[in-house]
Amino acid sequence: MSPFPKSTVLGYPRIGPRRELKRALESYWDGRSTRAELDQVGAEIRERTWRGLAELGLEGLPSNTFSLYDQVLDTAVLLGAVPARYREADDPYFAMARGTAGPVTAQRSSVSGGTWGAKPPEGLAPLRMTKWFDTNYHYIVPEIGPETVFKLDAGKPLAEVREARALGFETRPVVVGPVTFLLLAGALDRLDDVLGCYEELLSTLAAEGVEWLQLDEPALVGDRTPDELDAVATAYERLGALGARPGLFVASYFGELGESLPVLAGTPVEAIGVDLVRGGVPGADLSGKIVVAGVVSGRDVWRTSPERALATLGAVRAAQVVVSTSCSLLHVPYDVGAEPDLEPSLKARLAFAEQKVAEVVALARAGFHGASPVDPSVALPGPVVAEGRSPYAVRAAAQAEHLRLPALPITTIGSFPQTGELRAARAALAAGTLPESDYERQVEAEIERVIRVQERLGLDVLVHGEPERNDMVQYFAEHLDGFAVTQNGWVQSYGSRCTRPPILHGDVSRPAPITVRWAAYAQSLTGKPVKGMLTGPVTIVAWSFVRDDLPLRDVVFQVADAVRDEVRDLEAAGVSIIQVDEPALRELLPLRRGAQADYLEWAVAAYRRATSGAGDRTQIHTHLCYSDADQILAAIDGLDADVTTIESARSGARILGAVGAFGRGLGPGVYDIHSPRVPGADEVEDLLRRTLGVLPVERVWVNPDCGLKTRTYEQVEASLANVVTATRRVRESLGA
Ligand SMILES: CN1c2c(nc(N)[nH]c2=O)NC[C@@H]1CNc1ccc(C(=O)N[C@@H](CCC(=O)N[C@@H](CCC(=O)N[C@@H](CCC(=O)O)C(=O)O)C(=O)O)C(=O)O)cc1
Ligand SMILES: N[C@@H](CCS)C(=O)O
Ligand SMILES: [Zn+2]
Repeated sequence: MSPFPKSTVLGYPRIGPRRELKRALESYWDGRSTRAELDQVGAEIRERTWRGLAELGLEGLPSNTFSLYDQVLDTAVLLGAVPARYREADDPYFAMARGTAGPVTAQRSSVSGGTWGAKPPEGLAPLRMTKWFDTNYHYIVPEIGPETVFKLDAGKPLAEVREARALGFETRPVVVGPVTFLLLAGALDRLDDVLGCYEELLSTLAAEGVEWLQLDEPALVGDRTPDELDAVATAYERLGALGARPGLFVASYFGELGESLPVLAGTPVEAIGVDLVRGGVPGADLSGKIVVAGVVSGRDVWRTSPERALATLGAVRAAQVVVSTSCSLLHVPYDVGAEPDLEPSLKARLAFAEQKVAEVVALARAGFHGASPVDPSVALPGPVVAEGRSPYAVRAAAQAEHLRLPALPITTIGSFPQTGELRAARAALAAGTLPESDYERQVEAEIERVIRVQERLGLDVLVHGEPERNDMVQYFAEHLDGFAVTQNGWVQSYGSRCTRPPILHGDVSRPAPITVRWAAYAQSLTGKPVKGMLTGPVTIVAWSFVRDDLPLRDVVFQVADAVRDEVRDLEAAGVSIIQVDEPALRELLPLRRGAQADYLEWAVAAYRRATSGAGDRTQIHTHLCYSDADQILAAIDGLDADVTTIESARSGARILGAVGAFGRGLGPGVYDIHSPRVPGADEVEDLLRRTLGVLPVERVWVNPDCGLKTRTYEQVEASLANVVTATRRVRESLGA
């Protein structure tokens, strides 16, 4: 076993500095290019990454951190956990990720294009997708049942090792570890079986001459039961006992290992990765281990304080201390250098992936001995002040009188398809080649189109479609003081989809109304109610890179005040339903139970503050998605929204029973908008009837499970037409 390199990173962005992978994927999905062309783009991104890291002076280069869609899905494929129904698809990998439209050879799928007709034959639904721990990255949930037969397919990591070697680089493959993989799949009882595959992987890599393997175990930073800790011990005792194998580097991140650390330290693994940005210097005796010390944050965009990092590194007691990032750099953009328009004083405070690698290298070269860690000097948070509206019964009566909606009101979550024309127009506006007045006319024309589509389909509560928004967070950040936005700071959210998280660097305030003119315009076009559409304070903050000199809760309260100003102005402009989305409420939940209650208290208080200015007859909606909402049901209830729309289609409607206790309006999503697949009227009807088995009809709303911006009009119109048909059938049978 060769020595561990002195510096490394746990992973790197893979979408490409100019989102080359996004374009290649969407072109392949649209049938405009071949799999070979897609693979070529992947190879170019990997080569560029390895060369770039080596040129920056990084010693330990990772491989197999590239993925065409998702690293958890890659691990499922590695272990042979491909459910039988996907095996005959044209491309089983993307069928699992995105579903298929119908007979597997007949049609191609499409995120960006409209190549699936309005009436596709029955296809395969994709596997479930959900949030990766407390990040805005989404992974594909492996589906493992008693029938799953694990069988190693090491093709991908082996190919990447060989590909790097051909370029002159020795690399350390990275794979999701067995405990995290099985916990994410809800199948820890299959540990014995998957360990057989991991053993075979280790032998295969050893035969290939691979010196180190990184097994990612972020699940170990959460609260783990004694049985789960036993699984950690079993897994790494067994893998460690293997004769010919690479060195084992178990990487934890997103928090402190806590009770998992002594367990891991008691196994034969040679190296342990610890997140020293979110966690403290390990107290356990690691003198026999290599500690890969994550002192450069992979979760923010701020420069690392060299003094603080060196002091932390110097305090770690271990056989060797390797300088690293706190997690993969997947969660930050590529390069601050690609941002010519950022204020120089702000730019000087920033480090994206490339700058963070340079920091790791500089720290490793600086040397560090025997210092003690510096305390972070963050201000203490202010008190939480709970605010509220009138009791629900009072509001509900006022709203029923004012809105006069039918039973099972049909609505959508806000966005309609973002067309290529709109994106091109926004790009031209930014480049100064399209006058603002022309852009605004285009947005108005799109709003009118969206309103007419909804009227024609027979929806009850309309939306303006959000055509003016590049993103539900970035758009607000662009209109609030205290934020900066980037031109190229893309971060992968799922598959080919990316966001440019804004940078919240100062005190936040709202200089002028943001959405009012578009909402008022939309309402002027129709007699039906149009929902105003805002993003909530927790979500705006969760999906931004946030200043680290104030407690998070104080930052969220500043944003809540700005949202409250907007709610009041919308109401004053005659908007009678206002949706304040909080899809990230669950995402910021601390991974350790001990810190969760405090977070939920202030997050709920911030939402209530943002909506507390609304009068009784103004109906407040909220929306959550990807939430695994089970853990935060009480908090969702605490938001006190008049109507809550929530993802349930992709998670099999299991949430319904749990939210049955809510005493207010509820819109469980009746179909999954993340797949291009159009749901049939029968399946929507079936879901609605099952919903009505759990919830009283007066409380049920009918809506998709998230916004429609990633779909085409063809898909949206076909899907919503089926939703309307299904709802009308149910209404008729109820005599409603
Ligand atoms: C609801 N979700 C969101 C999350 N996080 C957010 N910040 N926003 C969200 O909506 N997290 C959870 C979920 C799921 N996540 C996503 C994330 C991203 C998308 C998505 O569709 N992203 C788009 C990019 C959106 C955007 O910023 N668009 C801009 C720029 C468009 C563009 O690419 N322009 C071209 C030039 C124009 C042209 O000629 O076409 C360019 O720059 O090259 C805009 O509209 O102006 C994506 O495509 O990835 C969905 C769900
Ligand atoms: N109103 C937003 C919510 C997405 S989570 C939309 O419809 O896109
Ligand atoms: Zn959503």
